[in-house]
Amino acid sequence: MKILVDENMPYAGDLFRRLGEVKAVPGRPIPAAELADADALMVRSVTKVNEALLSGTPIKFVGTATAGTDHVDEQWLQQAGIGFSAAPGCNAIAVVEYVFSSLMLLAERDGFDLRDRTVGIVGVGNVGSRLQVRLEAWGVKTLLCDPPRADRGDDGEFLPLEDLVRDADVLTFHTPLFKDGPYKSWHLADEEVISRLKPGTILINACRGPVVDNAALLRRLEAGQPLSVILDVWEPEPDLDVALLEKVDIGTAHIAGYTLEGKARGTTQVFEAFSDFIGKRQQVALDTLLPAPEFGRITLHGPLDQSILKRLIHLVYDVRRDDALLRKVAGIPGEFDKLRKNYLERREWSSLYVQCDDDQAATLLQKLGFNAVHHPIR
Ligand SMILES: NC(=O)C1=CN([C@@H]2O[C@H](COP(=O)(O)OP(=O)(O)OC[C@H]3O[C@@H](n4cnc5c(N)ncnc54)[C@H](O)[C@@H]3O)[C@@H](O)[C@H]2O)C=CC1
Ligand SMILES: O=C(O)C(=O)[C@H](O)COP(=O)(O)O
Repeated sequence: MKILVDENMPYAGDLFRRLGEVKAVPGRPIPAAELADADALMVRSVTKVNEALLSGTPIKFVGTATAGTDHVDEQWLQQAGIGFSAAPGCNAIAVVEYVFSSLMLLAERDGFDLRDRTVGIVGVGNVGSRLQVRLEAWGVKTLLCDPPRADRGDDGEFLPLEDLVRDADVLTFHTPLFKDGPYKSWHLADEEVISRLKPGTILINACRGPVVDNAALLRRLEAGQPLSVILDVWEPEPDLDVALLEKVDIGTAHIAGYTLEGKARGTTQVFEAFSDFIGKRQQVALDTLLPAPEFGRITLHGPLDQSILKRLIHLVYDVRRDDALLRKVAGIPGEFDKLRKNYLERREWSSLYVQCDDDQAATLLQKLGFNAVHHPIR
């Protein structure tokens, strides 16, 4: 059995080799000749998976090691009898930590306490709900918008987008990209929505570029609308508008989900799904794959305040490094994808063991996702 895997899928070789012959290939585009004799295809978000790619090939299963699935024509796969699995939630923690890293940066730069701000979360799924939990653990008020969940009658107070636009100081988007249908999210933040944002609002898009109308956003910023903007995703990718990048406060190359843990979870989730599909069910413990982190252990004296939390967060991951890397190469063909391919190792907060002599600091850090313990420190 021949299994094609995207070359940007850590641990894929080691895992899929247990099931067959593995060939690592570029994802944008997948070399058509490799598909001619392959049985399974494991992709990332850069590969459009549809009839044009797979018709006439022997592919029987497609896995995407991503949360988003807008690059996959699931309906066609189903009618073609091709098995499919995504990796829901695999990188949700990474995106949450990206958002925190960015907000802590702006809080320090602009001199505000995040706990005095209200954060509007649009899309309260794997990312949005984890973001809500961590923000609330830190004492930040959140407002939630998720029409599909509201329509399903899920617990929680779900508000219309207009309410978040009116009342939130931070508006952060975490929806899938739906180009049409009842929950269309294409240009959810269109020119009208953007123009209604309060002065000083922080606008974040870490889901899919076209959820925010990039041309309209640039027009509003050029017209002097006072916003802070954090964009991890762009319309279009990889050829983002450099003029927009120059106007945003933080701009990165679609890497919000790129922790080692997030990528490893993505790979293991599709590996487990494929092993199940072929009737050779296998499970993988994530910690058997991951190396020791660069910073493994730290001691913290006294209580936790925003400045200390900011330093802890940025010890594990400081978004400025990715912002600087993108600004250096933006506009040069091929460089956006190169940044993503050669992404520097990044870990999740849980990789940092924090020994605290303050009981409350330890409890709070645990709630925020650090591996914290309360222990007297000599
Ligand atoms: N920048 C990056 O590296 C990453 C980006 N993503 C993107 O973020 C999206 C969200 O990720 P997850 O939370 O894991 O997905 P998820 O599927 O768990 O949650 C999405 C939520 O959005 C809600 N939703 C759908 N349409 C909506 C609309 N029109 N308005 C408001 N809410 C709506 C859904 O009901 C659901 O609760 C993914 O679909 C993916 O496109 C995900 C991971 C990494
Ligand atoms: O999981 C998703 O959805 C994402 O957006 C991924 O983080 C994107 O990573 P690639 O699949 O494009 O490497």
